[in-house]
Amino acid sequence: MTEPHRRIVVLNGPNLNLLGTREPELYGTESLADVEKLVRARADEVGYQVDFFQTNHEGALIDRLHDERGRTDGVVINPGGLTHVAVALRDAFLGTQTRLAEVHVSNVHKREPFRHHSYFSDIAEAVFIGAGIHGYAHGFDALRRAAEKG
Ligand SMILES: O=C1C[C@@](O)(C(=O)O)C[C@@H](O)[C@@H]1O
Repeated sequence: MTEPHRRIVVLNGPNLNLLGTREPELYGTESLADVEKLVRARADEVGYQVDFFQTNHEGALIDRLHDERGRTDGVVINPGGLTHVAVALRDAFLGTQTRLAEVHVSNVHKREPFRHHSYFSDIAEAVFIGAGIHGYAHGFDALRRAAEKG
């Protein structure tokens, strides 16, 4: 069994910097700072390091995955609207062999049909949809458990 790095990265894609003020009827009123607080508290409990990054640019997410190659137990990602279109970001997960947990704050399956397909779900360790910001903590735990199983 390979030893876990005890480090997980949380990535957020386009428009998630607006979480808390953006369409609150869909996404609630909790912000990305609340996400960070929630996941950091969980990481502290179990003795893991966690790092956060948000960008509105697909290429910046791809660059970050390349930089993280071999340095993390996995990536919790909410790709935002990239979920439904981003072949290159999917390829970056496959190319760097990075384990991922996919998160959506809203229940995308209750929404427009174009949100029902994800380029990430079939390559994810776990998918958390419609659980609000708690999905990020669940994603963290799913990756941690997977890392500790080896
Ligand atoms: O930006 C987002 C946020 C989202 O990923 C969510 O967290 O529910 C759902 C996506 O369809 C949307 O484009």
